[in-house]
Amino acid sequence: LCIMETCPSCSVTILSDQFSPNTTSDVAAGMLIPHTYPDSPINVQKQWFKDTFTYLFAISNSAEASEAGIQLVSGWQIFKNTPKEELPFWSDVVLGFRPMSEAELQKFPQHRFGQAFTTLKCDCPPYLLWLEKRLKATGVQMYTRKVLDLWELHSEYNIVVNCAGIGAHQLVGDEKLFPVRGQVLKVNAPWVKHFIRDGDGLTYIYPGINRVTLGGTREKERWSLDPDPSTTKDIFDRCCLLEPSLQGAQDIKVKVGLRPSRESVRLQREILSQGGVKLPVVHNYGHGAGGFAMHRGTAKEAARLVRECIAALQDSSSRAKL
Ligand SMILES: Cc1cc2nc3c(=O)[nH]c(=O)nc-3n(C[C@H](O)[C@H](O)[C@H](O)COP(=O)(O)OP(=O)(O)OC[C@H]3O[C@@H](n4cnc5c(N)ncnc54)[C@H](O)[C@@H]3O)c2cc1C
Ligand SMILES: O=C([O-])CC(=O)C(=O)O
Repeated sequence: LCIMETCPSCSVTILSDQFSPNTTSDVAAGMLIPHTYPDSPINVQKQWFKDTFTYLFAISNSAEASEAGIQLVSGWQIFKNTPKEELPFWSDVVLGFRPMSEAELQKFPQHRFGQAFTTLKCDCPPYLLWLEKRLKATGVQMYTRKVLDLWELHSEYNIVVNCAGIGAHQLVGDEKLFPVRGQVLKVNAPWVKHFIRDGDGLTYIYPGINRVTLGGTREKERWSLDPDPSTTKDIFDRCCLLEPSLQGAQDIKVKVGLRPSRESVRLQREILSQGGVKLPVVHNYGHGAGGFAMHRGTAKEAARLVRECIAALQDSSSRAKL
């Protein structure tokens, strides 16, 4: 979508071996609470988050909000001990960030410190469908196809944008990319309106427009997509400790996804070349646990890189004509 917005004369085709609802993005909780990428400058991460927050905030304030699955949600991030960083880099992007009051903390006897704020949440499958609808309306073609090697696309396309998520491990052999397996439960508990996140990042309760997401797990380098029943019970018990009313939750569905993790998002241009033929590639993958929190900001940057590739192609073709 960002490419179509920045370069409306481009013709864009999406190739993917899986579409919604069978992607990692369909599993995500879709909360806008950033995770830090150790190897990306904080000011850059803050800009990606700001761009994403601003974009989704506008949707949440529009009549599209419910179809797009976007809503504002208020709640608490709680800590057993005061964290080193009391003011995270994103604290002035979310709304109304403040320390929790004593009265709020009384709800969590095992925790001593907390942050209260309002952020945005995407219900991921409806949001992905909403994006797909907008893509189709701009004339973008979508085909189911597994790409084995980016080079196989050189005779059909001028520029390739690689957004393969964890699939980039195989597609471009990126050894720096690894899965962090996550299991979550999607439950019916419409009385839960506030989010609760344990600051250790393991346990969270995120109410969305339709369902509440209960999490979670972080298992580095584990590739299995099979739900683990003992983990399901463990997640449920941990969440009930924080919000005992969840004992009454109904219709529990279990989902597993592989976070495409890296020390930094790979957001860069590369020129592939074989026998004098060149194929410009823009990589945009490796969003780890923050693909929703950062998606619009990183997509805007990827679209800017595509524009640079177009300018370079135009430049070399006009030189060839001289
Ligand atoms: C349990 C869990 C909870 C999460 N919660 C949050 C959260 O609250 N907030 C947040 O910001 N993030 C969250 N995330 C992280 C988020 O899900 C990811 O960062 C994001 O989904 C990555 O998006 P992506 O588009 O890069 O990858 P994907 O959604 O995996 O999309 C990649 C696409 O590329 C296709 N593809 C891959 N390889 C090929 C190939 N060779 N040929 C053709 N097509 C290919 C795939 O089929 C897929 O359609 C969570 C993740 C998990 C697992
Ligand atoms: O940590 C969270 O709050 C949710 C999330 O992004 C994940 O599980 O990856």
